[in-house]
Amino acid sequence: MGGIEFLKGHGTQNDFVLLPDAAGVLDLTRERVAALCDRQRGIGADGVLRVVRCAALGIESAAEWFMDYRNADGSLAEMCGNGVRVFARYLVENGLERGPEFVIGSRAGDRAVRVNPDRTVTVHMGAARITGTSVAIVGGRELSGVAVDVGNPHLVSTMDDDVSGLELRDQPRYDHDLFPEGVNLEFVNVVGDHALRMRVHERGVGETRSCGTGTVAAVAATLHLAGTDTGSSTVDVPGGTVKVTVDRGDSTLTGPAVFVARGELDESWWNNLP
Ligand SMILES: N[C@@H](CCC[C@H](N)C(=O)O)C(=O)O
Repeated sequence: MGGIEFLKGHGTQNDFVLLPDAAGVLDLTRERVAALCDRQRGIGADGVLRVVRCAALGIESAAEWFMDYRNADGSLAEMCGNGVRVFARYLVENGLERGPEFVIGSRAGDRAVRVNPDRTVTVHMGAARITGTSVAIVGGRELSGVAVDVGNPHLVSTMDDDVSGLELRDQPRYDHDLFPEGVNLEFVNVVGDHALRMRVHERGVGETRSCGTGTVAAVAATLHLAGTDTGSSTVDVPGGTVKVTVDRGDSTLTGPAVFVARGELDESWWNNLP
Protein backbone atom coordinates (compact mmCIF):
# COMPACT_ATOMS: atom_id res chain seq x y z
CA MET A 1 0.00 0.00 0.00
CA GLY A 2 2.75 2.45 1.00
CA GLY A 3 0.31 5.05 2.35
CA ILE A 4 1.04 7.56 5.09
CA GLU A 5 0.82 5.95 8.53
CA PHE A 6 -1.06 7.70 11.32
CA LEU A 7 -2.06 6.97 14.91
CA LYS A 8 -4.81 8.57 16.95
CA GLY A 9 -4.32 9.11 20.66
CA HIS A 10 -5.12 11.40 23.54
CA GLY A 11 -3.99 12.63 26.95
CA THR A 12 -6.98 13.41 29.21
CA GLN A 13 -9.02 13.67 26.00
CA ASN A 14 -6.83 16.36 24.44
CA ASP A 15 -6.60 14.40 21.18
CA PHE A 16 -3.95 14.15 18.50
CA VAL A 17 -3.14 12.68 15.13
CA LEU A 18 0.40 11.34 15.32
CA LEU A 19 2.37 11.16 12.05
CA PRO A 20 5.56 9.03 12.09
CA ASP A 21 8.01 10.80 9.76
CA ALA A 22 11.53 9.86 10.92
CA ALA A 23 13.28 11.33 7.89
CA GLY A 24 11.23 14.55 7.84
CA VAL A 25 9.93 14.07 4.31
CA LEU A 26 6.21 14.80 4.84
CA ASP A 27 5.04 18.08 3.32
CA LEU A 28 2.93 19.08 6.32
CA THR A 29 1.22 22.22 5.11
CA ARG A 30 -1.05 24.34 7.30
CA GLU A 31 -4.01 23.21 5.17
CA ARG A 32 -3.16 19.51 5.60
CA VAL A 33 -2.95 19.89 9.38
CA ALA A 34 -6.28 21.71 9.46
CA ALA A 35 -7.90 19.03 7.26
CA LEU A 36 -6.53 16.15 9.39
CA CYS A 37 -7.85 17.81 12.57
CA ASP A 38 -11.26 18.67 11.13
CA ARG A 39 -13.88 16.46 12.82
CA GLN A 40 -16.08 16.27 9.70
CA ARG A 41 -13.75 16.21 6.67
CA GLY A 42 -10.71 14.65 8.38
CA ILE A 43 -9.81 12.35 11.29
CA GLY A 44 -10.53 14.97 13.94
CA ALA A 45 -8.11 16.15 16.62
CA ASP A 46 -6.96 19.14 18.67
CA GLY A 47 -3.52 18.94 17.10
CA VAL A 48 -0.93 16.99 15.09
CA LEU A 49 2.26 15.44 16.48
CA ARG A 50 4.84 14.76 13.77
CA VAL A 51 7.48 12.28 14.96
CA VAL A 52 10.71 13.32 13.28
CA ARG A 53 14.41 12.83 14.05
CA CYS A 54 16.16 15.98 15.29
CA ALA A 55 18.96 15.21 12.83
CA ALA A 56 16.52 15.22 9.91
CA LEU A 57 15.64 18.83 10.77
CA GLY A 58 19.27 19.81 11.39
CA ILE A 59 18.51 20.35 15.10
CA GLU A 60 21.44 19.75 17.45
CA SER A 61 20.02 18.34 20.65
CA ALA A 62 20.52 15.74 23.36
CA ALA A 63 17.21 14.34 22.11
CA GLU A 64 16.98 11.94 19.20
CA TRP A 65 13.35 12.71 18.42
CA PHE A 66 11.61 16.04 17.89
CA MET A 67 7.93 16.62 18.66
CA ASP A 68 6.78 18.81 15.78
CA TYR A 69 3.48 20.00 17.28
CA ARG A 70 0.79 21.83 15.26
CA ASN A 71 -2.53 23.22 16.51
CA ALA A 72 -5.80 22.22 14.81
CA ASP A 73 -5.83 25.44 12.78
CA GLY A 74 -2.40 24.54 11.37
CA SER A 75 -0.42 27.01 13.48
CA LEU A 76 2.83 26.02 15.18
CA ALA A 77 3.16 25.93 18.97
CA GLU A 78 6.20 25.63 21.18
CA MET A 79 5.02 22.87 23.47
CA CYS A 80 2.17 20.50 24.27
CA GLY A 81 2.09 18.86 27.69
CA ASN A 82 -0.56 16.27 26.85
CA GLY A 83 0.90 15.59 23.41
CA VAL A 84 4.41 14.94 24.71
CA ARG A 85 3.11 12.11 26.92
CA VAL A 86 1.44 10.42 23.94
CA PHE A 87 4.61 11.02 21.91
CA ALA A 88 6.79 9.43 24.64
CA ARG A 89 4.65 6.30 24.81
CA TYR A 90 4.70 5.98 21.04
CA LEU A 91 8.53 6.06 20.98
CA VAL A 92 8.90 3.38 23.66
CA GLU A 93 6.17 1.07 22.41
CA ASN A 94 7.53 1.20 18.87
CA GLY A 95 11.13 0.48 19.87
CA LEU A 96 12.39 3.97 18.98
CA GLU A 97 13.49 4.70 22.57
CA ARG A 98 14.39 2.12 25.18
CA GLY A 99 12.89 4.07 28.05
CA PRO A 100 11.82 4.43 30.70
CA GLU A 101 13.63 7.80 30.85
CA PHE A 102 14.78 9.85 27.86
CA VAL A 103 14.60 13.32 26.35
CA ILE A 104 12.27 14.69 23.65
CA GLY A 105 13.00 17.81 21.60
CA SER A 106 10.37 20.53 21.18
CA ARG A 107 10.27 24.15 20.04
CA ALA A 108 10.34 25.10 23.74
CA GLY A 109 13.56 23.09 24.23
CA ASP A 110 14.36 19.56 25.37
CA ARG A 111 11.97 17.88 27.80
CA ALA A 112 12.94 14.88 29.97
CA VAL A 113 10.21 12.23 30.22
CA ARG A 114 9.63 9.00 32.11
CA VAL A 115 7.19 6.34 30.95
CA ASN A 116 5.85 4.83 34.17
CA PRO A 117 4.95 1.14 34.67
CA ASP A 118 1.25 2.07 34.91
CA ARG A 119 1.55 3.68 31.40
CA THR A 120 1.20 7.19 32.72
CA VAL A 121 3.99 9.52 31.66
CA THR A 122 5.83 12.11 33.77
CA VAL A 123 7.28 15.10 31.91
CA HIS A 124 9.75 17.68 33.20
CA MET A 125 8.12 20.77 31.78
CA GLY A 126 10.83 23.28 32.72
CA ALA A 127 10.24 26.54 34.56
CA ALA A 128 6.74 28.01 34.77
CA ARG A 129 7.53 31.74 34.67
CA ILE A 130 5.07 34.33 35.99
CA THR A 131 5.24 37.18 33.48
CA GLY A 132 2.57 39.63 34.66
CA THR A 133 -1.16 40.15 34.99
CA SER A 134 -3.92 40.86 32.49
CA VAL A 135 -7.63 40.29 31.89
CA ALA A 136 -9.73 37.87 29.84
CA ILE A 137 -13.26 38.84 28.81
CA VAL A 138 -15.72 35.94 28.64
CA GLY A 139 -19.37 36.53 27.82
CA GLY A 140 -19.00 40.20 28.79
CA ARG A 141 -17.37 39.36 32.15
CA GLU A 142 -13.93 40.72 32.85
CA LEU A 143 -11.77 38.17 34.68
CA SER A 144 -8.35 39.13 35.98
CA GLY A 145 -5.57 36.66 35.33
CA VAL A 146 -1.93 35.79 35.90
CA ALA A 147 0.25 35.46 32.79
CA VAL A 148 2.47 32.37 32.85
CA ASP A 149 5.08 31.22 30.33
CA VAL A 150 5.47 27.42 30.19
CA GLY A 151 7.37 27.59 26.90
CA ASN A 152 4.05 28.70 25.41
CA PRO A 153 1.88 31.60 26.66
CA HIS A 154 -0.97 31.28 29.17
CA LEU A 155 -3.31 33.58 31.08
CA VAL A 156 -4.84 31.91 34.15
CA SER A 157 -8.00 33.39 35.71
CA THR A 158 -9.06 31.97 39.07
CA MET A 159 -12.71 32.48 39.93
CA ASP A 160 -15.15 31.79 42.77
CA ASP A 161 -18.13 30.63 40.73
CA ASP A 162 -18.02 27.23 39.05
CA VAL A 163 -16.01 27.22 35.81
CA SER A 164 -18.52 24.78 34.34
CA GLY A 165 -20.93 27.71 33.94
CA LEU A 166 -18.65 29.60 31.53
CA GLU A 167 -19.57 29.93 27.87
CA LEU A 168 -16.32 29.13 26.02
CA ARG A 169 -17.61 28.50 22.51
CA ASP A 170 -16.50 31.91 21.33
CA GLN A 171 -12.94 33.16 21.56
CA PRO A 172 -12.64 35.10 24.85
CA ARG A 173 -11.11 38.56 24.43
CA TYR A 174 -7.60 39.29 25.68
CA ASP A 175 -4.91 41.97 25.39
CA HIS A 176 -3.28 41.53 21.96
CA ASP A 177 -0.51 43.96 22.86
CA LEU A 178 0.55 41.72 25.75
CA PHE A 179 0.04 38.50 23.75
CA PRO A 180 0.87 39.38 20.13
CA GLU A 181 1.21 35.65 19.23
CA GLY A 182 -2.08 34.73 20.94
CA VAL A 183 -2.57 33.04 24.31
CA ASN A 184 -4.06 29.94 25.92
CA LEU A 185 -6.73 30.96 28.44
CA GLU A 186 -7.34 28.89 31.58
CA PHE A 187 -10.27 29.30 34.00
CA VAL A 188 -9.72 27.78 37.40
CA ASN A 189 -11.55 26.93 40.63
CA VAL A 190 -9.55 26.09 43.73
CA VAL A 191 -11.46 23.05 45.04
CA GLY A 192 -9.14 21.88 47.83
CA ASP A 193 -5.75 22.45 49.44
CA HIS A 194 -4.01 20.65 46.58
CA ALA A 195 -6.81 20.38 44.05
CA LEU A 196 -7.88 22.57 41.12
CA ARG A 197 -10.65 22.34 38.55
CA MET A 198 -9.91 23.89 35.15
CA ARG A 199 -11.38 24.65 31.75
CA VAL A 200 -9.34 25.97 28.87
CA HIS A 201 -9.68 27.85 25.59
CA GLU A 202 -6.59 26.96 23.58
CA ARG A 203 -4.82 29.18 21.12
CA GLY A 204 -5.23 27.75 17.62
CA VAL A 205 -7.93 25.25 18.65
CA GLY A 206 -10.83 26.58 20.79
CA GLU A 207 -12.15 24.93 23.93
CA THR A 208 -10.47 21.56 24.50
CA ARG A 209 -11.05 18.92 27.17
CA SER A 210 -7.56 19.41 28.60
CA CYS A 211 -4.30 21.31 28.15
CA GLY A 212 -1.16 19.95 29.85
CA THR A 213 0.87 23.16 29.71
CA GLY A 214 -2.29 24.93 30.91
CA THR A 215 -2.51 22.74 34.01
CA VAL A 216 1.11 23.61 34.88
CA ALA A 217 0.33 27.30 34.34
CA ALA A 218 -2.78 26.98 36.54
CA VAL A 219 -0.84 25.46 39.44
CA ALA A 220 1.97 28.03 39.11
CA ALA A 221 -0.55 30.91 39.02
CA THR A 222 -2.55 29.74 42.04
CA LEU A 223 0.66 29.18 44.04
CA HIS A 224 1.78 32.69 43.05
CA LEU A 225 -1.53 34.15 44.23
CA ALA A 226 -1.06 32.29 47.54
CA GLY A 227 2.36 33.92 47.93
CA THR A 228 4.56 30.94 47.14
CA ASP A 229 6.33 29.42 44.13
CA THR A 230 6.54 25.72 44.96
CA GLY A 231 3.84 23.10 45.51
CA SER A 232 1.81 20.24 44.05
CA SER A 233 -1.78 19.86 42.99
CA THR A 234 -4.11 17.63 41.07
CA VAL A 235 -5.95 19.36 38.26
CA ASP A 236 -9.37 18.08 37.16
CA VAL A 237 -10.20 18.95 33.56
CA PRO A 238 -13.25 17.85 31.57
CA GLY A 239 -11.19 14.97 30.11
CA GLY A 240 -9.67 13.58 33.32
CA THR A 241 -7.10 14.39 35.99
CA VAL A 242 -3.38 15.18 35.95
CA LYS A 243 -0.86 15.80 38.71
CA VAL A 244 1.43 18.83 38.65
CA THR A 245 4.41 19.80 40.78
CA VAL A 246 5.92 23.28 40.50
CA ASP A 247 9.41 24.00 41.75
CA ARG A 248 11.84 26.84 41.26
CA GLY A 249 13.30 26.27 37.79
CA ASP A 250 11.30 23.13 36.94
CA SER A 251 7.82 21.64 37.01
CA THR A 252 6.52 18.15 36.38
CA LEU A 253 3.31 16.92 34.80
CA THR A 254 2.05 13.34 35.22
CA GLY A 255 -0.95 11.95 33.41
CA PRO A 256 -2.28 9.29 31.07
CA ALA A 257 -1.38 8.70 27.43
CA VAL A 258 -3.83 6.61 25.40
CA PHE A 259 -3.81 5.19 21.86
CA VAL A 260 -7.11 4.50 20.15
CA ALA A 261 -6.34 3.72 16.51
CA ARG A 262 -3.69 3.21 13.86
CA GLY A 263 -4.11 3.30 10.10
CA GLU A 264 -3.13 4.77 6.77
CA LEU A 265 -4.24 8.01 5.21
CA ASP A 266 -5.91 7.78 1.84
CA GLU A 267 -3.22 8.97 -0.55
CA SER A 268 -5.48 10.64 -3.06
CA TRP A 269 -7.21 12.58 -0.24
CA TRP A 270 -3.83 13.69 1.12
CA ASN A 271 -2.34 14.52 -2.28
CA ASN A 272 -5.31 16.64 -3.28
CA LEU A 273 -5.01 18.86 -0.21
CA PRO A 274 -3.11 22.11 -0.80
N1 LIG B 1 -2.87 21.13 24.34
C1 LIG B 1 -1.55 21.47 24.60
C2 LIG B 1 -1.10 22.85 24.23
C3 LIG B 1 -1.05 22.98 22.72
C4 LIG B 1 -0.48 24.29 22.25
C5 LIG B 1 -1.34 25.46 22.53
N2 LIG B 1 -2.64 25.41 21.91
C6 LIG B 1 -0.59 26.72 22.06
O1 LIG B 1 -0.87 27.23 20.96
O2 LIG B 1 0.29 27.17 22.79
C7 LIG B 1 -1.04 21.01 25.95
O3 LIG B 1 -1.48 19.93 26.37
O4 LIG B 1 -0.16 21.63 26.53
